[in-house]
Amino acid sequence: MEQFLIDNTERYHALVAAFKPRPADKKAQAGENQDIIVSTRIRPMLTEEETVFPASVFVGNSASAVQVHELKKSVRGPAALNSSSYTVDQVFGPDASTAQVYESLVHPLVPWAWGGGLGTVFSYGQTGSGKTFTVSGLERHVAETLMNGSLEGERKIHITIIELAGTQVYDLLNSRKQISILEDSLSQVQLAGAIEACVTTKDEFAEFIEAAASLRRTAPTQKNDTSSRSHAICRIRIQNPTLPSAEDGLLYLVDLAGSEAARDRTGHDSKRMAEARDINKSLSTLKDCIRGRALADADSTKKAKAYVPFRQSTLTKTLKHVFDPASTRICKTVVIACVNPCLADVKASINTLRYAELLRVVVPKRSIEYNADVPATWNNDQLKKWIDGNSGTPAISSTILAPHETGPQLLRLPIPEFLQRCLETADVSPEQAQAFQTKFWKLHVDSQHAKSKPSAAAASGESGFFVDPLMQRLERLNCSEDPEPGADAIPFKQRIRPGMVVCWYPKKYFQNVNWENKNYAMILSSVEDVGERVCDIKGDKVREQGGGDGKSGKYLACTILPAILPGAYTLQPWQQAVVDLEEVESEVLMEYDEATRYLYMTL
Ligand SMILES: Nc1ncnc2c1ncn2[C@@H]1O[C@H](COP(=O)(O)OP(=O)(O)OP(=O)(O)O)[C@@H](O)[C@H]1O
Repeated sequence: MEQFLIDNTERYHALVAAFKPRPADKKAQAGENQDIIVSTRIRPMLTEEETVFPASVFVGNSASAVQVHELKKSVRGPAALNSSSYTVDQVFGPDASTAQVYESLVHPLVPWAWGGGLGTVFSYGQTGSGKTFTVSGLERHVAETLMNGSLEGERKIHITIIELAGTQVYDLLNSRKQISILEDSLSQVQLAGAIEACVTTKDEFAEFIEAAASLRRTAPTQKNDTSSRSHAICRIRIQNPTLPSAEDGLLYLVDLAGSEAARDRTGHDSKRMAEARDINKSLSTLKDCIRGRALADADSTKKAKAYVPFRQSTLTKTLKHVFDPASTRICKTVVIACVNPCLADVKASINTLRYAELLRVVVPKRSIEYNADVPATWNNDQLKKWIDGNSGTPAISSTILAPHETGPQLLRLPIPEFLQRCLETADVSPEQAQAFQTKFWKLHVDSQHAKSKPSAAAASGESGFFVDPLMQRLERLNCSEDPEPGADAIPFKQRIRPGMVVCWYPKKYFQNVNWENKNYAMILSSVEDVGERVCDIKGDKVREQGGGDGKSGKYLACTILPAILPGAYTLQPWQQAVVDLEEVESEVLMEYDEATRYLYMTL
């Protein structure tokens, strides 16, 4: 075949020069999907290629079209041109630099992960198409953005670099030591045994990346002498020390193993053939997972039922939280389909472009009608008005929290970023920020189930429905707020009562234990009011800790601990401690959510 191409090079050039492209396919470009961008990067021809073969893959007649030409043998007559066009979200030609690719595709993911979001970049393509070249360049740019001080606030950056070869996983920051991918009891995927390096400078970052690259398993293939026959995953975990309980930002840069066309596999031994089959299978599962998650996200009503086969390969199992439709975290994904433009490799390039097209899930644009109870329908003005009226005291600045965002955009903001923005308003406490985030999120969740519930107007009696006063009171008793009218005018230490939740720094109480953090507790009774035998969490008699006159200011309380869901808490009824009002900072309002059976902070 290669000789046929060489013999017909002149004819090929003449046919390409005479080729008239069809107008861009508007239908294929319609709609948008803000969570996944599928792009193509056409690498330059290498010197050894361009001296023999012409190029066959070009940027098409729009920034999102790729034009491919093939030369076909004809049964009768001269060779013919077979042209096809593929649509992705963005195409980068051979002259585009990695810096340009970074600026357009990956740069937006860095502040997103800095704010607590989840982002993933995949480079996909045939062996020798420029995947490693692209990902290693992008890693350097990410390091620069993370470390150059341009992003606001303090963060701790941790990196892990692993390699997946078949079902084996190796730690590239620890001499290729074998590690395991495990799912813990909270369904979180853990890279058990992998080293996580804390990086503080751009150079340190680059050294780790370099060390990992040199360790990557290589074996000769027909296409590329240093071809990597494994997937490499660089995980960057971004921790915000000012929000210790918030989820960390995560950015994954994944350099996928090269997909090999069957033609390139001739001459491989059986081990290498099996290896190639495994790689192609994992890439196929990856495609199903990316598509499955995008389809699930595009239609939230079908999300719970969506099937995404992330357990079918080690690669997708490792990236479970990216694909799991049950995950509440939004993941922004960038796929870069790398293409070698050489005419001799056009079949493999077409396969790559077909794969890329399949990953595009186009979400139709819908017009949204405003509904005061549904945050997903609010524009920026409606959202700001709601924030101003519902964020408690002091009111959280709506211009800081949502300078340009609409309701749907604020719902998609990573929770740590949401909290951080709330805290930028003077005198807003972390509890108020958390409570307000929960209130906003709950309103959204309730609006999804609104059909089965009476409207807010009906519940408040505005619509003329009879509302039972006892039912109304019971509803208020789902919250730790003092139900008696005017209670909030009295300082909280003067109205301590069973069920009140307080924020407590038990430094004196846990003198010998390093428990300096803020804690929450629910008051049960004054220490003088309990039976003689009652002991606290430390095993000390409770009554003996009071002064006996009922004026000690000490109360028996049960502890409240963070639950597995972000922002949720559980009451520990039998872990009782003695709370001294001297160590209590403030009253905290918590409400019980029947659906999740957890406590959440409220305003
Ligand atoms: N945009 C580019 N500009 C210049 N050279 C490039 C570019 N992309 C790739 N190359 C060169 O092409 C060759 C193959 O690239 P690379 O090793 O990144 O391919 P790969 O897809 O990672 O291959 P494999 O799957 O076998 O690992 C390298 O010599 C690389 O330097």
